[in-house]
Parts: sequence; structure tokens; C-alpha cells
Amino acid sequence: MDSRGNGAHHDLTLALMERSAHSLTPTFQALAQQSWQRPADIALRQTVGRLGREGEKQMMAATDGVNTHRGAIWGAGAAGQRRRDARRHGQRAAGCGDRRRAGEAAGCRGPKVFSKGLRATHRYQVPGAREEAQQAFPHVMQRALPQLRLSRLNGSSETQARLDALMAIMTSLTDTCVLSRAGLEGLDAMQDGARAVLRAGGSAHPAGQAALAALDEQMLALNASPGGAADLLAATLFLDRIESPYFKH
Ligand SMILES: CC(C)(COP(=O)(O)OP(=O)(O)OC[C@H]1O[C@@H](n2cnc3c(N)ncnc32)[C@H](O[C@H]2O[C@H](COP(=O)(O)OP(=O)(O)OP(=O)(O)O)[C@@H](O)[C@H]2O)[C@@H]1O)[C@@H](O)C(=O)NCCC(=O)NCCS
Ligand SMILES: Nc1ncnc2[nH]cnc12
Repeated sequence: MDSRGNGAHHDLTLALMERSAHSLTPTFQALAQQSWQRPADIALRQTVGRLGREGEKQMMAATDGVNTHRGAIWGAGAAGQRRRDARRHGQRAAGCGDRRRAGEAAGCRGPKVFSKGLRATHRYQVPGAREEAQQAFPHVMQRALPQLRLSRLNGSSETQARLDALMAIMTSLTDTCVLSRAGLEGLDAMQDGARAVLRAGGSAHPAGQAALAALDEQMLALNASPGGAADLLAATLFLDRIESPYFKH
């Protein structure tokens, strides 16, 4: 789903996504305040987990039960702690160790209740949202952020660079949103299609744009939506922004 329409989701609109995002402002503020200059220990993990679950409830109340941003709350909780580490060490780019601790601190060892994502990871024996956090968000750190910056360097517009970063995530993420809706056929279509876009030079190039349009059409036909990749793109843009030399603390 994007500003063109609801895509494969019958229950999502841009207005609903925006309402959901606004409902999360207090959660994100609380996550930032609690994580600020604190070690990523068990106490913080519990606090962040509690805030995340409360945020999820507020989000669900604002959307009448539609999961709009569960993965984004998850990613932002970890990213906030990543920022704390970077600031404390006076670095602009921290290593995977920092991010791994952040992922753990975000509560990824928390109680396992039923979710579509968890069911997909069991059914297809693949890593999901929890594992992405436990592995220190490799799709953000190793794929999306480098691609975003490379595309900008190559002269792409900001929108094109962001689309390329999304493609970089989609080349290899086992997105449980896609798996739940369209199985392995959907996941293969997503990964192959995203690779084709980048191989064709990315979304700044006519061939890349054609590959992107074909991917969009194929995903729609399969009822597949890369909702997990969307959340990881949001985490990427957040980290990119706070690591920017122009960001005011
Ligand atoms: C630990 C949790 C993240 C729970 O994770 P779990 O594994 O149990 O699964 P889900 O709750 O289903 O998944 C969490 C969301 O993460 C996104 N995601 C999916 N795959 C990946 C991946 N490989 N890596 C990273 N992130 C991933 C995904 O978010 C998007 O999907 C939404 C739509 O999903 P769905 O509910 O399936 O809805 P639809 O397909 O639309 O269904 P229908 O229309 O067919 O009905 C989309 O909007 C995105 O948001 C997953 O949803 C966590 O939830 C948890 O434990 N929380 C409590 C603790 C906590 O929050 N701590 C705070 C940290 S700050
Ligand atoms: N643009 C999007 N489309 C589908 N699911 C999402 N979850 C978060 N952003 C999304």
C-alpha cells in the first residue's frame, strides 16, 4: 500500500496508516526517553517490551484492530537504543554488536504468543521479525542503508533511492507478511523481482522502472504485500536521518 492506493490490502488506506502513525507518537517519545543514555540491559529490555506492547494496543485501538505498524514499533524500539549507543561512543556508525544488543534489548526474547508471522516462520522454517532483530537487523544495516546511499551518490532522486533501498531489502528478506498471504511462490516472486529491478540499474533507469512495474503487478496478482520490508525501510530512513550530519540533536 502507498499513496497510489491500498495495493494488496483490503483493510489499509493512507489515512489509516497516518492515523496509526500519529497514535504512536507518545510510544516513540516514551521509547526514546527511556532508552536515552541507558545501558541495553534486562531492565531496559523489559521496559521497552512493555512500552512496545502498550503502543501496539494504542495502534490497534486507533485502527479498529488492523495491524498497520507492529513491525515498525519493533524496529523503532531497537533503533532508539542503537542511537543511544552511537551517541555514547561518539560515533556516527556503530557496529553490528551494538545493534544486536539493541535487538535483544527490544524484547525479542519476549513471550511467544500466536501471530501470523510466528506461524509462517514455523510453517516455512525461515527467520522472521524476531530473528531479524536478534541478528542485528542485517537487512537494514547491510542492505538498505548502503543501497540508499549508493543510489543517492549515483544521482537518483530521494524517492528513487528509497525505492532502491526497499528493493535491496526485498531481495532476501523472508517477509512473513508475504509468506502468510502468498506462500513461497509469493516470496520467490518478491525476491526475484526485486533483484531484477536492481540488476536493471534501479528505479532511476527506464529498465529498472519497467521491472518495478512488473513486480508491482505480479505481487498484486498474488495478493502479496511486503509489509515487513516496509517496516524495515522505515527503520532504515530513521537511522539514516539521525546519522545525518544535518540532524539536530
Ligand atoms: C516480536 C514481534 C515483532 C512479533 O513478531 P512475530 O514473529 O510474532 O510476528 P508478527 O507479529 O506477525 O510480525 C511482526 C511484524 O514484523 C514485520 N515483519 C514481517 N516479516 C519480517 C521480517 N522477516 N523481518 C522483520 N520484520 C518483519 C511485519 O510487519 C508488517 O506486516 C504487517 C501486516 O501483517 P499481518 O498482521 O500479517 O497482516 P496482513 O497480511 O495485512 O493480514 P490480513 O490483511 O491478511 O489479515 C504490516 O502492516 C507491517 O507492520 C509483521 O507484522 C512483536 O509483535 C512483539 O512481540 N511485540 C511485543 C513486544 C514489543 O513490541 N516490544 C517492543 C519493541 S520496541
Ligand atoms: N506501505 C505498507 N504496505 C503494507 N504494509 C505496511 N506496513 C507498513 N507499511 C506498509
